Amino acid sequence: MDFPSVERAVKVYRECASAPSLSSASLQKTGDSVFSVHSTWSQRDLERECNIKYRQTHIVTLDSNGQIGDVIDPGTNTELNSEQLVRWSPSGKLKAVLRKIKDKKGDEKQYLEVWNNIAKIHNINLTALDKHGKVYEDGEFGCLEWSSCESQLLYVAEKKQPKAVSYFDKSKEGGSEENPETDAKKKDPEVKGDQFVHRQDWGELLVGKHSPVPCILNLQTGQVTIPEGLPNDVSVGQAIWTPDDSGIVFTGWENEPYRLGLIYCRNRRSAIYHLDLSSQTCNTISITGQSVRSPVFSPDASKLIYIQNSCHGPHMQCAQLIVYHWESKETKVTVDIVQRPTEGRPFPGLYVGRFEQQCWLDNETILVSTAWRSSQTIIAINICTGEVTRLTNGPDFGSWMFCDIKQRLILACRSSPTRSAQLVVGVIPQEGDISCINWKPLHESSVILSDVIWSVITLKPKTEQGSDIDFETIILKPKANSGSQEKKLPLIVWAHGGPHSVFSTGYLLLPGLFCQLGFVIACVNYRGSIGFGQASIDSLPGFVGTHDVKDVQAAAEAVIEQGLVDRERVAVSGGSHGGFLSTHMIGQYPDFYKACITRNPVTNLADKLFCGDIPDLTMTEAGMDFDFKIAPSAEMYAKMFNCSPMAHIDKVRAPTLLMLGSDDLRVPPQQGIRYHEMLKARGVKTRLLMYPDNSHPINKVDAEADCFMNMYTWITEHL
Ligand SMILES: CSCC[C@H](NC(C)=O)C(=O)N[C@@H](C)C(=O)N[C@@H](CO)C(=O)O
Repeated sequence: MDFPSVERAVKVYRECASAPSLSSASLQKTGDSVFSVHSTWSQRDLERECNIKYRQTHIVTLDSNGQIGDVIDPGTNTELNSEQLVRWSPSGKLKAVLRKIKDKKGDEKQYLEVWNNIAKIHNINLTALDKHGKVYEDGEFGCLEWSSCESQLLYVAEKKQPKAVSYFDKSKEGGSEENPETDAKKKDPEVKGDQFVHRQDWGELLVGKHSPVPCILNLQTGQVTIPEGLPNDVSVGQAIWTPDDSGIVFTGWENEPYRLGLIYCRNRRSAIYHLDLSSQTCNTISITGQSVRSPVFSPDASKLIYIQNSCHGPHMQCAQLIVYHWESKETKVTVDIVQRPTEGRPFPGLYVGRFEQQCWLDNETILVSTAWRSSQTIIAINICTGEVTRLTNGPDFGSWMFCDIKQRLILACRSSPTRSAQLVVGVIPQEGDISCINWKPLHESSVILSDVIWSVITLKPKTEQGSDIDFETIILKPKANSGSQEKKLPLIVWAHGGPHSVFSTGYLLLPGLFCQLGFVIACVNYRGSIGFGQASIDSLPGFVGTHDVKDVQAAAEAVIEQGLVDRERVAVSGGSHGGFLSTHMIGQYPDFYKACITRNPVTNLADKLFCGDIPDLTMTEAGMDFDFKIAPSAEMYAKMFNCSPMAHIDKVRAPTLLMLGSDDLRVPPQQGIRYHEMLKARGVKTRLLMYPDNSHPINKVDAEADCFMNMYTWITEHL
């Protein structure tokens, strides 16, 4: 087949990869019926080979009826690469900024700044204060919270460790003759012999993050204090003030007996704590033996909500919404786990990482984004009744992310497989159906794939077990060819990772790129994906390598049956568990797939058990209960090997391209290297690309672009 040229592929990549992705967006009331929208975006810069960050501001006015009036784009795009966290104060008059700057010697320093509407009014060099290590800015632990009196800032940072010195460091022998006592007092505590003690961190994408503690900056004094009374052996994150600033509430993850990788894993044992700053007493609010996260107070401070799910089993699960009445301490499950959604009760349950801090429409209603089958949608939850109302469900945009709410003005971000991110505002009706929102865009999507159409098909599994659980596939096809029969197109079948994650009908860069270049794409949300009920998730552990494989195959055959695709030119792709599946497909259906492209694939669960940062996933997905002291039996190893792609290596014929991140702690590169070597030893065509300084996602701008071009040339060479 004459595929588009490499030059065309480069051009298409430059266009599609230029789409900015939203990092954060907030509303500020700047006058009667006047609001400013501040949004922070991340965009690939292929020339500078980095992701640039920039801020955009829009002005939104409400008319006399309280509906959206004007939307003004002052065109103020400002690049801001040193900002790590930004948080507006409750009054909206001040803005706190955590900034990372390299000094003249190239050393990184972190500053906490406070700006008013005229200038910077506070500037604290946190590094120089030396009260703690690096401030956390990540999505798991990070936080930056104003006290209600706007005189203090709360954040989390690495706990300061005693200085480790050598037994043989002469400068440490005894104090000075003049003042042996004062010298000893003046210095920070030092420990001999600890220079090389292994300090375990929280794994993939959280390297060097060991023991975060809450830190309080007093803006009047410029001093930072670490509260006393913290629980031992707990990593603190997501800290917020109690409504009267008398204490803090935070999520604490257990460090013992050892940490397991935290990112992409919402099943780590944790608790919600309340620390009273004056009495230094710390109590747990949540029940023990769970995985909890994202504490948020109601506007009237009467209620605290947080998310809860089991700390055993799958890494992503359907969660509960818990309401904790602050005064009475009464705790209530206000939204429970959904096992099987039905036509009558289609709500599939809650699949939420963290609430937005401003998620309250009023003291009884919260707004949250959650997976709803193959869509990301915004729902309103009445936390007294548990009633769920879906606010977004139109045919044009499949992915909606809630950003902020002020009074009844809601800010959201939406996209689809053919349209990149677009900020929209709307007014939630005071009366009647709150889902009747007239959304108004603040700008046009920067990328619109006008020659691609997308759809979602629902499939019933063919296997006897779990057959009452359906699954979905997102299909992208070139518009030019959508109805015609004369030219059959090549197909790429894509499996997502996780395995408990999901393809959402939002902007999908790689599928959109390949569709632009003449391929039909099938993104398979196989059984076990989130957003379809807990029963679907629970149906996969113990059946990885069979149920997920059969669902991917069923999706491929369903697309072929639609008549658009040349069944002799089918390729398979996927990363991580998606790589597990793509290497399974070429082993179990060796004549069906003519090429395989895979990123950081899991190829041997048995081998993976003792490498990588989440050994528990290996056992869970192989259908075994994980225990921190586990020493697997020979039978357990056999079971993990037999459900792995390596068990099918002798049948593989498809030319296979592997792309590995050298720093990947989630799926260590050895998994891909060994699979590559096994193929070479069997004379199967294979190519391995190793990306230095890249980890599990391989998302450094140069590496990502190189991956795409190698994927394109590999597939076009072999289809
Ligand atoms: C033993 S690691 C199993 C694979 C891994 N699972 C977790 C819980 O990390 C995995 O599949 N990770 C996915 C989050 C993943 O990489 N998914 C994406 C890429 O980010 C994908 O390509 O689907």
